[in-house]
Amino acid sequence: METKQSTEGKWSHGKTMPVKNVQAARLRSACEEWGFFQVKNHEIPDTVLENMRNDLEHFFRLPLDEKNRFGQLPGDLQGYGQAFVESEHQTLDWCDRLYLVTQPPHDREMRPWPTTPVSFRESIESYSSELMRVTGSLMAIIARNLGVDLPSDTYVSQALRMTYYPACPVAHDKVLGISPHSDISMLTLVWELNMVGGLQIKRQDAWVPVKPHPKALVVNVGDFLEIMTNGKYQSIEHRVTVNPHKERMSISAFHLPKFDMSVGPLSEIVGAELKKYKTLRVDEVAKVVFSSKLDGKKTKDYAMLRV
Ligand SMILES: O=C(O)CCC(=O)C(=O)O
Ligand SMILES: [Fe+2]
Repeated sequence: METKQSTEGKWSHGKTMPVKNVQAARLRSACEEWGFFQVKNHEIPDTVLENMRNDLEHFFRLPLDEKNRFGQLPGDLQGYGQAFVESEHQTLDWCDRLYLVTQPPHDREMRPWPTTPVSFRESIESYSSELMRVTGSLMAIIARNLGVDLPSDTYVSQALRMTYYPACPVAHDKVLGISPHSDISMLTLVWELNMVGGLQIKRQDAWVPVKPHPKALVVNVGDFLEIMTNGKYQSIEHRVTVNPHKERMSISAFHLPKFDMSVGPLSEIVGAELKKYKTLRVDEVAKVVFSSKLDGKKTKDYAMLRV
């Protein structure tokens, strides 16, 4: 289903398509025109999704002390952490998060991986592998559409950001679930796992709500894909609003190039045009972006990725 709506309060489904047999042409127009689409998740076994949902809900409901056993350490990005207040004037991000580097396996640091509930690590592992597989299929089609040979190095890293947005009864314009930003990734696959809305994408200067779909994952084009395509595909700016009555949970799976790789516009795509972006190491960019509050800035502008 495709609906284009750009007024507050209406829902957009963007483009929803099955992963198997994704039509290359539909994927191309979704990437070129929207920077956003939805893929059906029916290829991911129900048990993998159910286990992940149950364990994550269980984890977020644990007492704070228990969650803090897996808390972020100073200077580290991984683990459980709460949004914090830097100044009275900032827009608050109304959420708790668990952030973990999940792929490739040898890049994992296990300390912040929760052991309560006991099955959680296994659930994360299975969910992570399934999403890698789906991302691999999507990237293969994207590469074909672009007519480039994308080495698999460009999407071997994965990090999961699991977010809990409590209901916010005093919702006003100073509170957002997540401030506007674009993702520093090739593709981000978002699962709105308890079916509560709040995610909005920016399209033609308007915020368009994305309706959670029980059988779909939201896919965002990220900044690295924009950079590699020299702007042919644009990353999508998005934000999350708070809900006065309902809590919300989501998992964002960021797929990135290998951390020690340098990424810049691909010469096959740039051709005779001017390069619009710098070539930078992935881990350097990720460090700047993940350790800072973006607060309304597009990541690629923030990280000064433009030439
Ligand atoms: O919660 C969501 O739907 C999206 C979260 C998000 O944009 C992010 O984690 O980067
Ligand atoms: Fe995001």
